[in-house]
Order: sequence, then C-alpha cells, then structure tokens
Amino acid sequence: MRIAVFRDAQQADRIGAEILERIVREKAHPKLGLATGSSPIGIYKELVERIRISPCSYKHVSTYNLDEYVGLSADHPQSYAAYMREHLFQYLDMLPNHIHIPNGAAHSIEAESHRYETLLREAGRLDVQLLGIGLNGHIGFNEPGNHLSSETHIVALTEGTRSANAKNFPSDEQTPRHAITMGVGPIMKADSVLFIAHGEAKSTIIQEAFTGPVTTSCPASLLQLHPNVIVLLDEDAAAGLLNGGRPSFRMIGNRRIAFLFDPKIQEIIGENIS
Ligand SMILES: O=P(O)(O)OC[C@H]1O[C@](O)(CO)[C@@H](O)[C@@H]1O
Repeated sequence: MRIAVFRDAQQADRIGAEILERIVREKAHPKLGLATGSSPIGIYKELVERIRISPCSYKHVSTYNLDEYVGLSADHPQSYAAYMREHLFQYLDMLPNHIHIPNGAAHSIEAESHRYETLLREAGRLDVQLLGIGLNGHIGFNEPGNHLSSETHIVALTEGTRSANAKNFPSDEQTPRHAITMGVGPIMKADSVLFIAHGEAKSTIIQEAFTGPVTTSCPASLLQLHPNVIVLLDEDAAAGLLNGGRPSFRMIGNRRIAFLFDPKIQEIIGENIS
C-alpha cells in the first residue's frame, strides 16, 4: 500500500485523474471500476479537464460501478447512474453498452444482483477500482459486520450511512434504506485500487482502516491485504496517520508505507502502476 498525502484535495485529485487516464491510454480494453459519492467528484472533474485539453477516446473502455440505491431508476436525479452521467459520462464518447451500473429499479432486485455478479465474473479482473470510504469504513456499500460478501448483494444501509447520504435527498424519508453493491471480491481482485479520501471527518476511519487490524468490522481494512493500493489523501484526511509529524516513509507492521508530498509522487506511482 502506498499512501500519498497532498496539501490539498485538488492535488490529490489531479494525480488520481492522471493514473486513470494513463490506464485508459495504455490498455487495449481497459476495465475501470468506478465509484460515486462526494470523494471521486474531483477526480472526475480533473479527468474531464484533461480530456478537454488533450482529447482521448473512451470507446474502448468498459466501466463497472460499485453500487446503486435500491428503488431508484437510472433517470432518478439522485441515482448513481444520474451521478455518473452528470460528473463523467456526458463528457466521454463511451459506448453505452460498455457502461455497467446495477439497476436499482429492477423488478426483481435479487435477479439484478445475480445479473450484475455474472457480468462482473464475465468481465474478469478490473484494471483499477476507484474507491472512497464511508465514515464507518464501508467500501462500495459493503457495510461493517461479522461477514463480508465477496459477491454482489443487497445491503441494508446503516443509520450512519443513511444520515451521511441524506444530504443528497429532499428528506430523511426519501433517503434509500437499501442498496445493491458489488461485493469485496472484485475489489480485492482488481489489478490496482485507487483510493481517495478528503477532509478531517475521514481521518479517524482512515487511521483505523490502514493501521488497525484487518477486520470485517472495518471493510476498508481488507485493502491492507491487496498487493497494489494507491491511497491519495489530503492532509486533513491523513491527519490520523501523520500524527502532527512530517511526511516520511514508515514501516507499519511489515508494510512500508510512503507518506509523500506531491513533487515526487507521479514518478513513484508511474513506476508501479501497470
Ligand atoms: O465519498 P462520500 O460521499 O464520503 O461517500 C463514501 C463512500 O460511500 C459510497 O457512497 C458508497 O458506495 C461511495 O460511493 C463513497 O466512496
């Protein structure tokens, strides 16, 4: 796991966009696992800006989103499908049948879960999975518990997750109670994970996830077991890790974790991302 700490979120987002774009430009048929929520918005914005300056076709790209709210159709303004159109897809020349997001309004949500899992299996290993983290350590909508599913499943959102998401809905009542989410399997099998978090509110869970025990009570802690994770944080999100100190390389257990400011990060990531 390589953790890069940036002075501000925009610098982190720029690097995130660069990493994604490099995969898109270099791979013949890139498979991108995409995320929603507030965390990746800046990366998408930077990506769109990069494309504006230096056009890049996405016709050869396939995308697989992590999750969708149960009950919301793709044209619902708060659906993750709408979010993806708003923040990214409207700017790309992607082929519509290359875009994959669970259908939250499917007649049978169980059948939809099965369909999405089959699709992910057929797709095989993702080149990269973009990930944010919930305040309770969830990745995708894999909420903490005694068990984590490796497969796509329906999840009852915790009250904490619902109240964090309520800001995007007109009322608490209209905030969805369930979601359909990719399991942890495809995330852990992805060639690389690009993890992003901003803001002080995430600092405690980041510290727990990356320096605490690997446990289903903090789903993001599983990423400690993934061989190729790049974590992009702003200083506020990294506060728990930096502990008031200066960024440096450190050993945590037997893992060498790099705390870096921006000047060298592109080279370092460039060597390691496939
Ligand atoms: O980025 P946010 O809005 O803090 O949300 C945290 C995470 O929860 C989710 O909304 C659930 O998948 C992710 O999209 C996001 O990374």
